[in-house]
Parts: sequence; C-alpha cells; structure tokens
Amino acid sequence: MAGDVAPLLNLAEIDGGGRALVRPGRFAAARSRLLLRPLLQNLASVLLAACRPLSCVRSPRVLRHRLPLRYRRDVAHPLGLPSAVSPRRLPSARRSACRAPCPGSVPHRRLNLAAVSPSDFQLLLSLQGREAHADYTVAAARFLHSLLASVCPPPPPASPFPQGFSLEMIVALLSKDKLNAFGLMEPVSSRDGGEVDGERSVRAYGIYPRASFFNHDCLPNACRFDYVDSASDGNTDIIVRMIHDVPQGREICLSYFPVNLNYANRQRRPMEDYGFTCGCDRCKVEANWSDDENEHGDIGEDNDGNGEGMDEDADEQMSGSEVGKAEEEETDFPHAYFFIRYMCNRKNCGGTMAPLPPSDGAPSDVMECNVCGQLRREDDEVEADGEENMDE
Ligand SMILES: C[S@@+](CC[C@H](N)C(=O)[O-])C[C@H]1O[C@@H](n2cnc3c(N)ncnc32)[C@H](O)[C@@H]1O
Repeated sequence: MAGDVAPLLNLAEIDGGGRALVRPGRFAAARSRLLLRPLLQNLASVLLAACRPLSCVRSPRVLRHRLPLRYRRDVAHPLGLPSAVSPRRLPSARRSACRAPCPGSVPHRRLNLAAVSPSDFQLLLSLQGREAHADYTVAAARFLHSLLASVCPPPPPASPFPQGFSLEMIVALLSKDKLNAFGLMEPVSSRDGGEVDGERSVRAYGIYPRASFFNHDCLPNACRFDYVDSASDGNTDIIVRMIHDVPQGREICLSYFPVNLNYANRQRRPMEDYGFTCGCDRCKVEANWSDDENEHGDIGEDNDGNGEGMDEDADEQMSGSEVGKAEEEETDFPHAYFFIRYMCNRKNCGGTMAPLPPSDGAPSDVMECNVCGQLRREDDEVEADGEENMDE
C-alpha cells in the first residue's frame, strides 16, 4: 500500500468487509499513530476545477487556536491541496464552515485533482462508492451535471475531461464522497471541565484515501484525532492513533459512529449511511440481549457524540449507569472493559480515549479523549462524568 500507511499497516481483503487495514506485526498503542492528509477537501472543487480553469474553493473558516506543541512536528504539506483551512475568526461558533466553491482564494492548480495529479484522481476513483448509487445520489448528480453545464465554460482541450464530467462520473464521485468523507468538527466546549456542551458543527470535510480503508467496528482499536481549529499549516490533517495494543494480523478499525450508540442505532446507521450491517463481536453479543436491554438509551446519556470514522453526527446514546451494571454482569456485557477504560467519562462527550503520542521516544501512559481533549492516566480509576481526570 502506498504512502505513509505502508510501513505500519497492510491492505487485506476481509470476508464480507472488502478491503481493510491489518497490522503486520504487534501494534503497540503507546507508539503507533498515522498522520493522514486529505486528498481533497471539497468534492465540488474537483467537479468545478474540471471545467473551470480558475475555479477555487473558499477555505472553511475556523477559530484561531494554537496546535499543541507535541503535534507540530507531525505537520507537513498535503497532497496538492490546501494544507490548512484559514484561521479566521468565526462570527458565530454555530456557523457552518463548509462553503460553496467560489472564485478567489485557493489557486486552481491545487484543486484540479484530475489534471494536476491523475494518479490521485485514480486513487479517488478506486475508493468504495459504487454501491452508494441511491436515487438521491443520482438526483443530486443530475442537478450538479446540469448546473456545471450551464455555469462553466467548456474545459480547455488539454483537460483530462475535455467534455466535462459525465453524469456517471459525477454519480461515482458523489458516491465516493458519501462513503469516504471525514467530517472535521469544531472543538467541544464544556462547563467547568465537566459536562460537554451542545452541538458541534462541521468545520470541513475531507477525503483521506488511506484512511478510507479503515473498516468499522463498534469496539474500535484505533480512533481519529483532528485539530482543525489550530492556526498551523496542516490543520486539515487527521491522526489515527491506536487505542490499545493489538496482536499481529488483527484488523485495525475505527468506529464510524460514537461508540456509545445502542444496538438498534448501531444496526440502523451503518445500513442507512454506508450500506452494510455491522456483525462485529459486540453486535453479536448484543443481538442476544432482550428487547428490554436493547431499548436502553445509548451510553453517555443525552450525548450528541462523535464518530471516529467517516461520519460526524450522532444521537441516542446508552445510559451511563449501564457501564457500572455491566461491570457486574461481565458475561452479558464482555465489552464493559472497553467502556470503562476507553470511553470518555465526561457527560455528553461520547469520545474515545487513546494514549498520547510518545515524547522523546518514550511511550505515554496518558490517554487523551478525541472529542473533548480530556486527559487521564491509563490506570486512573474512572468515575462517571469526568471525575479523576487530569484536568481537574
Ligand atoms: C470507507 S469504506 C472502508 C473500506 C472498504 N472496505 C473498501 O473495500 O474500500 C466503507 C465501506 O467498507 C465496508 N465496511 C466497513 N466496515 C464494515 C464492517 N464492519 N462490515 C462490513 N462491511 C464494512 C462497507 O461496504 C462500507 O460501505
């Protein structure tokens, strides 16, 4: 497999799961992380760039925060695309960051993926997505196709698509986008380091081709961090970190949804959003739970949560008290350990904890939440709602 994933992970075919990323050797959580750069930040830019030589994308607006020092060394230039979204202050924290393409801010050559980097464009086309040809995708593609035909001048003869993108190509690109785009979320705010506040909006979307090979598991062994509100170059990069060590040959998975969704939601959402039914070990166990047990809300209460994978929004979480109950009923809930160890205990957060990157080569025993940023030591006793964390 090409790129930065190659030394750490192998691409393999998995029964019923298509391509997947697998660890060739033992994967030590405290040392392993992957930095992934976006191939494109906005599908519309690809479409427009194909027929409008000077088209651009207005960068999403983000709040000015500084990237924590420990991550700065990871930052480098992305693949032919803006390495950062501009750190302009948002007039309102609720304002959506994703804007329609517009003239004037980012040079065309960085956006016209098909022309600038045919191999990256082919990589984009190789991503999964054909299966997502739902009626609404086709309807959206028809609309875009006629819009492009009416607003864009004919592409230059040297363009790889001198006729412009066909309807079929637009359908395919929209489908890739649907199955593979990651949402970069605004940071959470919290009340006095406790309960996490309100909804988070999406700052930007990006497709990270190598991250697109991570399959979903409801008990993931890796999770995704991003720092989109930092002022640094590369603030659209994502970092995938291991949650815990895994043995050789084990598949490395993200959760496409907050890990605290209940069984019913975890069955519904992958089908609705990605076209598959999850049959992971956790789902197999919970499939045998009684309706009563499965009718609980989702862990973490009225959480709006965070998906580590492709998606960014969530609802209905299991109730926090279930974690305590689960400890007592280990046979019925063998994954209780995961929630106690690796789910953020801050109310309404729903994030997943992974060890901080090593500093000076030494592995860290401090875990960081990928949603609220809470830090806690791996061996700390965990109480509900943010007690015993290192912020307090
Ligand atoms: C972002 S892609 C992941 C890589 C994909 N397996 C491939 O071959 O390119 C998402 C797609 O992978 C498949 N997938 C991911 N997790 C899965 C799982 N737990 N079980 C079955 N299929 C899964 C689904 O087809 C889903 O739409």
